[in-house]
This record gives sequence, structure tokens and C-alpha cells, in this order.
Amino acid sequence: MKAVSEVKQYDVAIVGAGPAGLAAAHQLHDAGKNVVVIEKYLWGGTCPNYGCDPKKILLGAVEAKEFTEFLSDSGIDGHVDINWSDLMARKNQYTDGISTGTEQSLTASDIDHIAGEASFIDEQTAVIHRHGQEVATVFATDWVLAVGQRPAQLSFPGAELTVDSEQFLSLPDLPDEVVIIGGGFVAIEFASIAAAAGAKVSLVVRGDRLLKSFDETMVDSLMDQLDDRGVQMYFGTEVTEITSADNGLEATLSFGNTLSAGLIVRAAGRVGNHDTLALENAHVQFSEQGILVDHYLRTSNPHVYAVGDVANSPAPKITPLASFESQHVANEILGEEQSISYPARPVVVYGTPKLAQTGVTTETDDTDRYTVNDLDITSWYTSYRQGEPAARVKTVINGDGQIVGASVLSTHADELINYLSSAINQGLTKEAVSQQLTAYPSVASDLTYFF
Ligand SMILES: Cc1cc2nc3c(=O)[nH]c(=O)nc-3n(C[C@H](O)[C@H](O)[C@H](O)COP(=O)(O)OP(=O)(O)OC[C@H]3O[C@@H](n4cnc5c(N)ncnc54)[C@H](O)[C@@H]3O)c2cc1C
Ligand SMILES: NC(=O)c1ccc[n+]([C@@H]2O[C@H](COP(=O)([O-])OP(=O)(O)OC[C@H]3O[C@@H](n4cnc5c(N)ncnc54)[C@H](O)[C@@H]3O)[C@@H](O)[C@H]2O)c1
Repeated sequence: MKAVSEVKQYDVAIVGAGPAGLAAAHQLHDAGKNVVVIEKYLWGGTCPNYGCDPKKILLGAVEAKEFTEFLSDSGIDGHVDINWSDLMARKNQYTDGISTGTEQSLTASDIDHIAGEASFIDEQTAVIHRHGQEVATVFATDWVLAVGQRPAQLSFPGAELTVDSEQFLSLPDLPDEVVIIGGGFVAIEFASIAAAAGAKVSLVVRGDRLLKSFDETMVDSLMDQLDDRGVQMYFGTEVTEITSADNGLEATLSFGNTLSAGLIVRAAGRVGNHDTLALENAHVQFSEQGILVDHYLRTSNPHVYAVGDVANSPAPKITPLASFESQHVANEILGEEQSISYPARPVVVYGTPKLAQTGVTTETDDTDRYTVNDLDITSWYTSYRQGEPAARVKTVINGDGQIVGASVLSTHADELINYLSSAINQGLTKEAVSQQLTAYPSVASDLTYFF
């Protein structure tokens, strides 16, 4: 076996300093464990550096513009434009300090951390490489793998001319014409931002609909809104080639026609970073969907757990779930043996408008157990006040009158879905919700009338 650097010994080694890795690191350290965190790129991971947070900063300007347009000729005169480079500067001002600040907070908390890429050499030992050099060897009693995902590559000729989500969120200029490949979260969020910022946006979607995990009728309502905002959608088609043209790029679609674009964004799903870890040396099994875990989030190696985006667990790959899984594993390492059970989880697509869902699907056809209410709330006070062009809520109520599921389409869907998730997790009936005191008029005061 190749000689390794001096072996550092820990109770727990955590690979990946995103929301998942950091949550476990702080919890285990606070409980007295000797912990190390290993990160190969930016401290803080995807969400604050090149995911959720920068995206929602861009959306801040989009919402301000939309709110102005909603009241155009109804109290607001004039036109608002998004200045992309100023907006990007504002975003950079936020993200530039994230990685350093996160590392500083590990130092301040006295948590050992190593910059570099971890790969296993046996069941409990990994070497850490930085810029091709071996910088450390780590042995730990337990390992938490929280290495996340990266954008999937595409393999047609010219695919290297596309940009991924991280590059989109740092674009110095936004071209006039943008093609986005994909029909999931990233594609819709970026289409909403680019269209509001003035680009002509085309979505190229391989399947026959957007957002397969959401209620189809709600997705149809979202599509109508995207259509009204000028987003062109091509379904059942793929990009088969991209070539450089005089003024930019040209994408050829599988049904033969071409789209010109200054920018082509690859938003065709994400793949796990487990392939960076030499998992075979640790006898940790994985599939294309990520690291295989049981109900305790344990891998095939009893010393190794996997959490967050890289775990092939049944949870959606979003930040709150990454932290939730991580806290669960930290509790297990601290001696609390319990299989994981997920509460109702709010999932939001930050488009224009936002689409959110939680709990039992509003597409349920189990009429013996559930009643589904479907309300167009566009004319309700909250939407009317802001001139919102479309708003809709669906709720699922069980036989005991408890709220068990919901879908919301609205500029306020991110807030409403939190209230609804909270009601579901507390087992509240519709009567109990109507007895809650809320400020009036407010988004929350509409809740009483949803059921
Ligand atoms: C564009 C975009 C927008 C998003 N928006 C939202 C949103 O609005 N809301 C939401 O809830 N979720 C959102 N997500 C998803 C969210 O970012 C992820 O669910 C979350 O970051 C997962 O956390 P994690 O810790 O599992 O992985 P990550 O945050 O990806 O962290 C994993 C870390 O591991 C590191 N790493 C990888 N391999 C190694 C190795 N071998 N050695 C050392 N380090 C390694 C990586 O560099 C990375 O820093 C978004 C994602 C994207 C891409
Ligand atoms: N608001 C949020 O919480 C948020 C935002 C962004 C991302 N995320 C997370 O990141 C994950 C990844 O997002 P995503 O949008 O990249 O993936 P996704 O899995 O949501 O969607 C991928 C889409 O690309 C399509 N596709 C795949 N290959 C294609 C091809 N060759 N041509 C055309 N279309 C193709 C798929 O049919 C699908 O519609 C999400 O599942 C979610 O977990 C969450």
C-alpha cells in the first residue's frame, strides 16, 4: 500500500461542508465529539454559494418588478427594468463572503476542518488531496458523507457550450435570447428570472410536462403564467446539437428546427458526488441515484452514514431535508437508535408565480379517505390588493377533518405552504386553524377560508 501522511484520528469525520455536513458537525461537536469537516470547494456548499440564496436574491428584483407591473395603470405609472449587472453585483456582495465566513465560524467553534477532496483507502480511513497533493490522512470511528450533487452533463455535440446553474448565477451579462434545457426546478426558476430580466426564453423539455412531482393541474396553471410572461416551451423534444453561430449559439432540436441563443443553460437534473469518494475501498454501496442507505441512513458499511442530496433516501433533495437527515444521523451517532421518519415537508419552486406543495398529494383519487378543495383565490383580497394575475390553492382534508396536504400557486406560496405544513404536522383540523388568531389583513388571515 502507498505510504500515507500522518494519520489524524477523530470520533467523526464529515465529508462535505454544505447544509447537511455543517448541521452534523456543529451538533456532534457541541455534544463533545472530536469532529473534523472536509470540504473540497466552497465552505457552505451549494445552497448559500451557488443555489438557493443567490437565486432568491435575483428573484428579489424579479418580484419587485412584477409587483410594479401588476399594478400598472391601477395606481402605478411608468416602467421598471432589471439592471442585470447591478443585480449581479448585489448578489456577489452577498455570496462573496459566504465561504470565508462559514470557515471562520468553524474555526470560532473550534471544529477541525481540512480543505481538500476526501477519498477512502479503507473502511474507516480516507486521504485528503488538495491541488493534486496529499494533505492529510483521516481515520474516524464514524463517517458522515454529505457530498451533495452536481449538475448532470449532456452528451450531444456542442454540449460543452452550455452553462450550468452555478455559472448562470454568476453571469456578468444576460443575453437577449436564452435557451434552457430541462423542465424541473432549476429550469423554471431560471426561466422566470431571465424572462423578467428581459430575455426571450425558450425551455426545451424532454418529457411531456414540467415538474413531474407536482400536481398536474397546478403545473398547468403555472405554465399559463409562464406563457403570459413570454416563456416559450417545447415539449417532447431534446437538443441534439449546439454550434457556434455568428452572433452566438444555435441549438438544433430533435424535431429538426433550430433556436438561436446567446446563452444555453443546462438544467437537466443533478448527479451525486459519491463517485469522488472511492467508495469501493470503504465497502459502501451506491447506485446512479446516490449512496444506498437504510431507514437509519446507514450505508452498507456500519461505520458510514450518508445524508442530504447524495443519499438515495426517499426525501426531496432540498436544504431543509439535508439538515433534517444530518441531525437525525448526529442523534444516532450520539446513541439515539431510531429509524428516520419525515414530517410533511414544504417544497417550493421559486418561479413567477411560485408553486409549492406539502403532505398528501392534491392529486389523490382516494375519495373514501380524503376530500380535495380547489380554490381560485385570484379575486381574494390578498391577491386583489397586489393585482396578482393568478392564485390558486388546493387542500386535502381527511375523514377527521384534519388538513393533510396542500398545493399553492401564488407569489406568496412560499409563506402559505409553511403555515399549511405546520398545520399538517400539528394534526390540526380546519376548525382548529380557523380558531388561530392572525393579523388581519395578512397572507395568513386567508388560511381560515381555504377549507
Ligand atoms: C440552482 C439551485 C437552486 C436551489 N434552490 C433551492 C431552494 O430554493 N431551496 C432548497 O431547499 N433547496 C434548493 N436547492 C437544493 C439545495 O442547494 C441542496 O438540497 C442542498 O445544498 C443540499 O445540501 P448538501 O449538504 O446535501 O449538499 P451540498 O450543499 O451540495 O454540499 C456538499 C458539499 O460537499 C463537497 N464535496 C463533494 N465531494 C467532496 C469530496 N470528495 N471531498 C470533500 N468535499 C466534497 C462539495 O464541494 C459541497 O460543498 C437548490 C439547488 C440548486 C443547484
Ligand atoms: N426551489 C428548490 O427547492 C430547488 C431549486 C432548484 C433545485 N432544487 C433541487 O435540485 C434538484 C435538481 O434540479 P433540476 O431542475 O436540475 O432537476 P430536476 O430533476 O428537477 O429536473 C430535470 C429536468 O430535466 C429534464 N431533462 C433531463 N435530461 C434532459 C435532456 N437531455 N433534455 C431535456 N430535458 C431533460 C427532466 O425531464 C426534468 O424535467 C431538484 O430536484 C431539487 O431537488 C431545488
